[in-house]
Order: sequence, then C-alpha cells, then structure tokens
Amino acid sequence: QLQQNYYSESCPKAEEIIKQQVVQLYNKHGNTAISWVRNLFHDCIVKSCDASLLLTTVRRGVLSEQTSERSFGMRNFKYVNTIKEAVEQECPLTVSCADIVALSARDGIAMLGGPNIEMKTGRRDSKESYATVVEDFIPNHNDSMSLVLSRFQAIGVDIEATVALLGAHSVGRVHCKNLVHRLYPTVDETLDPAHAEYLQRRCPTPNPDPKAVLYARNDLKTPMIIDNNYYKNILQHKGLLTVDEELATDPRTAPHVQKMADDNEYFHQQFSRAVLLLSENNPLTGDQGEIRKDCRYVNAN
Ligand code: HEM
Ligand SMILES: [Ca+2]
Ligand SMILES: [Ca+2]
Repeated sequence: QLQQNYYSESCPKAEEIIKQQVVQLYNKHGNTAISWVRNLFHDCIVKSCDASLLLTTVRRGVLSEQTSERSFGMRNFKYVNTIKEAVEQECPLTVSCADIVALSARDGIAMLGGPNIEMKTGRRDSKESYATVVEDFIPNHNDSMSLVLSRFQAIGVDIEATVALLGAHSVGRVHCKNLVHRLYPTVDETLDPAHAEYLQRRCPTPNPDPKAVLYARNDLKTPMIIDNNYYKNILQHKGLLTVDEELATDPRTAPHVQKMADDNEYFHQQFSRAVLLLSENNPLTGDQGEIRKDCRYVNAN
C-alpha cells in the first residue's frame, strides 16, 4: 500500500522540505548523510520501517533500540528532530517519522554520490521500540555469512541485494572496539598485512577506552562516497569487519562482490534495488500505528 508521492495531497512539499533539510545538514555536518543510511538499515530490519529505532528511552515506558549493543556508534539522532520540526511546521501531524527515515536515507545516498532512488511513502510509526529483540534481527560484525544471509532473506532481501547493501560500508567509520579482535593478540591472518599495520596505528591497544572515540575509516580512498571502492577493498582483504572479509570470500557472495568491484554502475543499480527492498519491509499502513508528533516519543493521548 505504499505509493509514490503519498503526500501529494496532504503535504505536497513534504519531500522537498526533507531534502532541503538533508542538504543543509550535510553542508554543516557531512556525516549526517552517513547516519541516515545506517538508520534505514537499523530501523527497517527490526520488524518494520516504522521508526521504532527513533523512540528514546522513557522512565517506566519505552526502552529504546538505541540502547542495544548493535546500535553502537550510531550518531546524529538529534538532527532527525531538525528535519521533523521543519516538516511539522508545514504540515502538522501528517508526515510519519518512518517516511522521514526512508526519505532522509534516499536523499543522504544522493548527497554521498550514490544513485537517485525513487522511493514510495505512506509508512506509519510504531508505538513501541523493540530493544529486547534487536539482536534477533541485526547481525553482529563477526557473525557467519550464513547467519547474515538468513537475516536478510527473512525480510525479502536476496543474496545479491545483501551484497549490494553492505556497499554502504564504503562510507563512515568503525570504532576500535569492533576491530581489535582482528588485531590482538595476533593479527587475523585473512587481513592484508599493510592494512593491519594501519589499523594497529588507529587502534593501538587491545582494550580501547570506551570513552576515547578511537576509530578507523571504512574506505580510505573515497570515505564520503557510496561507490564500489568497498568491493575493491574487501577483495584486497582490506575490509574492517569480519563480515566484510567474509563477503569477499564466501562462495555465495564472492561472485557478486567481483561484479560490483568491476562495475560501479552495476553496483549502483543493485544498491538501488536493495535499498527499495529494505525500505519496503513490512510497513505499517492504514490505521496501524500513528503519525508521531515528535519522533522521539509516542504521541500522548
Ligand atoms: C551484516 C550486516 C551488517 C553488520 C554486521 C554491520 C555492522 C556495522 C558496524 C559494526 C559498524 C561500525 C559501528 C561503529 O563502530 O561505530 C557499521 C557501520 C556502518 N554501517 Fe553497517 N553493518 C551491516 C550492514 C549495513 C547495512 C545494510 C547498511 C546500510 C545499508 C549499513 C550501514 C552502515 C554505515 C553507513 C556505517 C557507518 C556509520 C557511521 O560512520 O556513523 N551497514 N556497521
Ligand atoms: Ca523498525
Ligand atoms: Ca567510498
């Protein structure tokens, strides 16, 4: 029941306002665009693209998905409110936070040199955050490729689309906490030795201080562009996460990795297709859920 331009009658400027905000935020803090892409993954794969991720923890109420270990390193949630406020000013209680997650990801992808994606709208917002089951949906960075593929398959994302989605790791960063197991006490033998040296420089100790935000960039060559450099990197065993390395070597995914490494245009096509699959996972429509006034809170009534 999602459709192209769902707000054409109720809020014709909605998509334009969201895009304007995404561009403005990008110009101030480039990494907001990166966050919008990760938000789409972490929201949509957990039950539904329903903005369950955006609810914040409330005493004797919601326990936020943001508190899950899987949400480690997620940032810029406060700027979602900036987007929502701009939309509310034009059309109060009309545009869902779930659609803001989807459209900001689409516009973020475009800002990061990725493909232009035609996305449907009409999602409604959950009244719950599903903190206790996040780990049943979002794989860990060192899970097996079989588990990763099954988690994506469960939401209708096929193997090639999964390979394409991981291409989002062509931008952004990984904190040392998620890397050190590949560096200490001994260097993971699948890791390119020169790259391992670089990572050890970025993450000099096996037990990084959780308060010192030490991290390495996913893609040294084009850190702010969603391009196929990710696939070139992982084929050279310069992936950061265990799942990145596995993607390049597993016989089910390796042929797709090779194709995407060889052809950026092809990667962008598959990435578009995959983002659409992800963004249409099990939406709330009709009278399900609600349109939140503030993306952080369930409406009061
Ligand atoms: C098996 C699937 C995946 C796993 C295990 C995974 C895991 C991770 C981990 C551990 C980080 C680093 C967090 C940190 O240390 O700060 C990360 C970053 C990131 N992931 Fe994934 N990811 C997966 C799939 C995806 C998908 C499908 C997307 C989007 C389509 C995505 C987008 C991102 C982005 C954009 C970042 C960088 C965030 C930033 O710099 O703020 N990931 N991911
Ligand atoms: Ca969700
Ligand atoms: Ca890149």
